[in-house]
Amino acid sequence: MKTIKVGMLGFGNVGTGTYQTLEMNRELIEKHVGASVEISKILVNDVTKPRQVVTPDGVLTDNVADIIDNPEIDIVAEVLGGIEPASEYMLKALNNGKHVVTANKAAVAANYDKLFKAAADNDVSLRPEACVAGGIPILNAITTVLGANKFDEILGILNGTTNYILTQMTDNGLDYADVLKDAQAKGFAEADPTADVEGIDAANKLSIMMALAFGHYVHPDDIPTEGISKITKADIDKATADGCKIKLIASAKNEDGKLSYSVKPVALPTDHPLASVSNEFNAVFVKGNAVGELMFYGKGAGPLPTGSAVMGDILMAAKEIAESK
Ligand SMILES: NC(=O)C1=CN([C@@H]2O[C@H](COP(=O)(O)OP(=O)(O)OC[C@H]3O[C@@H](n4cnc5c(N)ncnc54)[C@H](OP(=O)(O)O)[C@@H]3O)[C@@H](O)[C@H]2O)C=CC1
Ligand SMILES: N[C@@H](CC=O)C(=O)O
Repeated sequence: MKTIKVGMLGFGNVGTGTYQTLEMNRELIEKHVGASVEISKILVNDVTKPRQVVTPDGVLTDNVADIIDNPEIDIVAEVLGGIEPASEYMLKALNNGKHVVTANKAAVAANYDKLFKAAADNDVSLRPEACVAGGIPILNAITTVLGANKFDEILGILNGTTNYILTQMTDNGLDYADVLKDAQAKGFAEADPTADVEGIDAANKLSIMMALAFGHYVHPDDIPTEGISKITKADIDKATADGCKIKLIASAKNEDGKLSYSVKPVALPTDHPLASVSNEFNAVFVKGNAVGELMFYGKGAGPLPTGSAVMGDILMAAKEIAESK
């Protein structure tokens, strides 16, 4: 059986979850692909750091050229985080004819056109499923089985860390700073959690979703964005007294080509469908002109749910390669 080799950039929360997903479900993944799949090289900062998962000798490297310039590697999975050097590495990999899978919404939202153009120019795929809402397969749904729709609206809870913080503050009266630390320990938060709590991460995700659903790219800096860092216990208590729950809501509307969009905390009545989305769970509501209203729900952050999305995109790229040979 042919072996398709994957080079992974990053072996933190998501890289580890991706590796574990392949180890856990190798037999069924390889059956779907019709070839064996091997994560043969992984880029890290420090090859000597103790890891949760032990890899065979020679897999870890601190030299990115071992992956992006390696002719044996067909697919690059980028799970480093940050806009640079991640964007530069993805562009080099695409220009070297490799398929790229990524969970890095900051890089994709900042360099959307450049990355997709490089993929098209080199006749390879760029697969960003894990960038939006962790394990929820929203991007592949929009671009494949829902592709016959014109979308009018996207609305949702797109950040697991802030939803976890708001849920724990509301339901258990916990302190903002303590819950943020807990979200970091559970592998939900960004390396710099400012992106989570200030709404920047949700704006990055909304930018990617708008580009794919509406065919219109808006830079995340141009999305009016307010996070949850100023939400106090008094705000939470007032919302509770009013029969509401505060949620960080990302929303976009497309009214006859006129777009409106924002990320901001909203007090939702407790009987609103998004009010019962708790902890690291996300929910995404989309409205298409043929299908009508749809709601997607699942874990929006964490190593294994996100690893599932990264591995799903690797599986599809590997299948494309296996079928083309
Ligand atoms: N955590 C989550 O739930 C989700 C995260 N994402 C996205 O996935 C990506 C990864 O997140 P996460 O796994 O949490 O991040 P981590 O900080 O846990 O892991 C980052 C990994 O990348 C390596 N790394 C970072 N920069 C470099 C560099 N310049 N050169 C070499 N290695 C580098 C680190 O190496 P070392 O280990 O040696 O330090 C580490 O292994 C981010 O883009 C994030 O936004 C998307 C969805 C959910
Ligand atoms: N930090 C992000 C991780 C997933 O995208 C979040 O909390 O949602």
